[in-house]
This record gives sequence, structure tokens and C-alpha cells, in this order.
Amino acid sequence: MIIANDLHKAFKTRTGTVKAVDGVSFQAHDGQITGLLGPNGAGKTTSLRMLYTLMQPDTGSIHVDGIDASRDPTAVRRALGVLPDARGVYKRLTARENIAYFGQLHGLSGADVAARTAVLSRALDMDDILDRQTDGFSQGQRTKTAIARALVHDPKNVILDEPTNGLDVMTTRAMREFLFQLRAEGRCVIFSSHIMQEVAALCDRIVIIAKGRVVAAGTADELRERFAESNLEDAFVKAIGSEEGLHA
Ligand SMILES: Nc1ncnc2c1ncn2[C@@H]1O[C@H](COP(=O)(O)OP(=O)(O)OP(=O)(O)O)[C@@H](O)[C@H]1O
Repeated sequence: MIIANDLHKAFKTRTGTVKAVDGVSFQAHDGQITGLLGPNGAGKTTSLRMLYTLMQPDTGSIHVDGIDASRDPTAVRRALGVLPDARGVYKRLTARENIAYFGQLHGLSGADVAARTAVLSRALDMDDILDRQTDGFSQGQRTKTAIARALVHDPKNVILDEPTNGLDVMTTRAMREFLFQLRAEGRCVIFSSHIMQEVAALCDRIVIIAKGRVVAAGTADELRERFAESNLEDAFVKAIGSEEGLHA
């Protein structure tokens, strides 16, 4: 389970201070998919970066399975599998070697790495690319490699920054099935997207972020009810106060 409590993060730029995250709180439960939905620049990536301890919040707290991220970031990292916005797959290594490298960093034995690689490769349908050097991989193939690598240590919590970004329809469908599988295994899954339809199709709970703040949260039904709209898209527009988030 992941709890974000009143996160704030500002960046100093030449032209002034940007409040990227300005009061984000939510809970993501085990056995559920929680979607962070918001238009470009809403603060999703910055929120996720704080959750996976790449950045420290200016104020606010994060707990992963009860561990305070500011006190024990290493333990939090162990409990998380992360697909960052920059996929960062090593080009000279094969997909299998990319996965194994992360397994070794997590201290897994060779046998455990091989077993997890087999499970993940099957789930992500990547058997045919496993032993190819990732240089030249398509975006979808790179994303699959990065996800398999992120999950090699069998983490209870999974954070995915725009996992279907740039994927074709078939690969997106396969990715959805994979996320449902992670949910069925009882994991806590958080993913971000600016595509409302995708979040609606996948998520048990939706956290809508605009201008660095949570403007609404709940199930799709709760959001429709709250904004008195039968269509989730209309509820989303009302929640963020503009139509900018609708365009992928
Ligand atoms: N390192 C940084 N320095 C300065 N400004 C930043 C930095 N990182 C993010 N920002 C700004 O913070 C705001 C939120 O950015 P963020 O990447 O979190 O949004 P997002 O919701 O993930 O958007 P997108 O859907 O476009 O990826 C934006 O205005 C962005 O320009």
C-alpha cells in the first residue's frame, strides 16, 4: 500500500518558481490499480518521482507498506518496482541481460533471476526478443524490457509512469492484461496517464491531478456522480476545469 500525504515540490527556474506539486494526497491499495490522471504538466511525473524516492518532497510524507520514505528510502526502493518516465534501457545489452543486471543489483541468485525472467517474459510476451540486443528495439519492446526489469525482484508495489505511451493498440491491450494480472496477484499498482479513456478502462480508483493538486478522486462511478455527469469524460473536464486533458 502506498500513502502520499500532502506532497509539495517546487522548482526554481530562471523565470521564477514552478510549483510542480502543490498538495497531493492519496492512498493506493493492494489488489487495486490506482490511476493518476491529469493533463500535461499537471504534476504526475513529479509526484511519482517523489513516491519512488528519486526526489524528496519539500514537505509532505510518503509511506510504502508502512515504511516512511524519508527515513528508509532503501527499504522503500526494495518494496517498489518502477517504470520511470525515462525508460533508460541499456542498448548494448540484450533484454535478458538488462533484466538480469537489475536482478543482480537486487541481490538475486542466478537461478532466481532466470526463473523470474521466464515468468515475466511469458507475461509480457517477449520470448522472441529476449536474447536480442535492445539497440534497435521499438518503443513497445523497450517498455516491455523496462517493465520486466522493474519487476524482477517481485515487488509488492508497482509504479508505472505512462506505461502505454507510444504503444500500438495491440501492445496497449496486452499491457492492460498484464496490469490486470498484477492486480490479481494482489499488488498495489499505480500508473499515470493523460488519457482519460485508458484510466477509465483500467483503474479501480482514479486520482485526478491538475496544476499540482488533487482535484477529485474516486471510482469512475463516484466521479460521474460527484460531477453529475453520465459521461466520465465530461466529469473529467469539470474536475480539471478545462478541456486540455482530453487530447492525447
Ligand atoms: N526539474 C524541473 N525543473 C523545473 N520545472 C520542472 C521540473 N520538473 C517538472 N517541472 C515542471 O513541473 C510541472 C509538472 O511537471 P510534471 O512532469 O510532473 O507533469 P506531468 O503531469 O507528468 O506532465 P506530462 O503528462 O506532460 O508528463 C511542469 O510545469 C514542469 O515544467
